[in-house]
Amino acid sequence: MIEIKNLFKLYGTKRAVDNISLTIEKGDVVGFLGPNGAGKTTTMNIITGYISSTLGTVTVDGIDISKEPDKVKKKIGYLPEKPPLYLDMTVEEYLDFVYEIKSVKLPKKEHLAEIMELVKIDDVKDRLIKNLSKGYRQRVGIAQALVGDPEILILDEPTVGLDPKQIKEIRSVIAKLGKDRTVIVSSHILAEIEAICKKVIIINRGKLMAQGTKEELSEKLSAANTLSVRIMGSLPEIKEELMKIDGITSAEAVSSTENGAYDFKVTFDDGIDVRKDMFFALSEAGMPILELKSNKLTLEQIFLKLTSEEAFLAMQKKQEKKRENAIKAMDAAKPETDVTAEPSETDETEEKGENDDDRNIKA
Ligand SMILES: Nc1ncnc2c1ncn2[C@@H]1O[C@H](COP(=O)(O)OP(=O)(O)OP(=O)(O)O)[C@@H](O)[C@H]1O
Repeated sequence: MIEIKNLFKLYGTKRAVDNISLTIEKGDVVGFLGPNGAGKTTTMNIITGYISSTLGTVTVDGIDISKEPDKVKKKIGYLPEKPPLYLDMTVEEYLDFVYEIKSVKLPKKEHLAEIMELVKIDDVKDRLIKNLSKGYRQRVGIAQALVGDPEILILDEPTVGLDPKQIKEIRSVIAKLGKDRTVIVSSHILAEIEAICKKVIIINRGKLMAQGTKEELSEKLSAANTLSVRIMGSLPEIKEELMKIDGITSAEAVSSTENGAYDFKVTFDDGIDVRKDMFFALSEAGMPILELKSNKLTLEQIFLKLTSEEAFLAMQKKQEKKRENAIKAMDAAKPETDVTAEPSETDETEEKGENDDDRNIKA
């Protein structure tokens, strides 16, 4: 399990990662989705121990990356955005080299052969990397991440710059790898994440905007408990019929559409499915339903909604409020000032910066 707690990365005054906390369970195939510059690479570089955080912790199976980086690195295979390939080596020489620098203990010949078969590069193992196509180079990049058989794979934009056929092939390699490993894939392309990942983490300008399965996000972000329905009939009568149905709390006409039909936004009580009753009631009243849709969002709509300026400002406001409340709570908990007293536990916690907010970041 990977646990990220209150993670920050500052470059000067810029918050590349801005108070991100999340958990990735063992075996999850997770997509890191965000527009360019959202902070995906920075977060991944911190998880892999490639760069340090400004504040916050990352633990893998309870081991802190900043305290025991070598232990954590052994658990992670990383494909950076630009794979670290030595172009003048053959594929096999390169994997042999990676095996040595990672000090892997598994039987070399079998281990490397297994990897080459898995990512389908055994047919080019004697070719110089510089003579390979981009798709094959990317597979070699994935192969180097697999050396040492890490339980976690982190792939930064694994299909960027590939043609559609190569993209398909790399996706199927990733799907295979995700069967018995935790895989984190970053991308700014929605279709990529949708095709590969079961769970999605959306980040924007360093902030975690949402996480969950596609369905969970849709559920959370959709206009809850509403239906859009197009009904034929007279407006006041439709409204009257709708309001007679058990569970419906409001019915507002939003526009008149085809001849004699109206679009309604219908709101109903939590946990009640009013569609069947609505169908029978309106049918009996001679008011046919021409269209009916629940207001669930697609992943694309969710992405656009969460990466908008308004969403960013709303999240910023929420975090500021949380921070103010945390400071107020701490002030309220502080004992009366006593110059002769020993430092209290509260003071120690403050110095360590262990509270759930970003008050230590001044930028
Ligand atoms: N070494 C650095 N020095 C200064 N700013 C940096 C550095 N690395 C990243 N940044 C900035 O931090 C922000 C997040 O960058 P990051 O590369 O993590 O984003 P990303 O989501 O991976 O985007 P992309 O898909 O374009 O790679 C960007 O605004 C970037 O310019």
